[in-house]
Amino acid sequence: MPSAGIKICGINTPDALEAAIKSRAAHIGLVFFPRSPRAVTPAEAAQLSARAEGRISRVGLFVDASDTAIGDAMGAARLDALQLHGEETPERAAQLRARFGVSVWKALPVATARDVERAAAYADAVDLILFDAKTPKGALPGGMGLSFDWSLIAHWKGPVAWGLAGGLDAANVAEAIRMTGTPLVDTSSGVESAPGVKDESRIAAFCRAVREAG
Ligand SMILES: O=C(O)c1ccccc1NCC(=O)[C@H](O)[C@H](O)COP(=O)(O)O
Repeated sequence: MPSAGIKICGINTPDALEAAIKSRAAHIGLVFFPRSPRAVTPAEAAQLSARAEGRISRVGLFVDASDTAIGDAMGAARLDALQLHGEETPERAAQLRARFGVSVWKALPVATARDVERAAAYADAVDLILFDAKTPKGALPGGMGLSFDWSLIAHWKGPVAWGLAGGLDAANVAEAIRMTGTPLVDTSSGVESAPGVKDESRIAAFCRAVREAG
């Protein structure tokens, strides 16, 4: 079995970007959500994106954003994919995919089996479902270092590509892959030394752990 693909989310400095590339991650996440400690402006994203071009895929993360906000980010950062991390419906996801012509990922917050079942409704509207932990009301909708019961998505055989996020770090990612068989893992706070501060050695250790998991 090939090792799981890796996305390092919340990249906000050139050093963190280079660490993700050096460790052979497949994707970086650029967070366009002002409340996040990892948020980048379109101008900052443009610089990071230019440096990343052709070296790693760039996923822009949005929370119930307007077409204008997404268009500004797309124009600045030439994103390869949009990750929708709010309450976006399948119809909204399909509309964004048609409008911007890039892959669309939908993050689904999971606490129960019913949350996992929601994925089916997005099958025709998105390119990938990212199962992530449900966060407390009023908190950030992601990037909180919280995990969920991985048995809920163990060897998920849904109608669309998928990945796992939420509380993953170098110490637990091998177990997460073993339990779920996920083809993609996504981490943010698990490779930070403080909220919003990526740690190059933790990025390297995470990617190494994913590859060692096989
Ligand atoms: O990272 C953020 O600050 C963020 C803010 C708002 C919505 C989503 C956010 N992150 C989404 C991600 O893709 C994270 O990688 C994912 O939630 C996992 O985060 P973590 O549990 O910290 O690894």
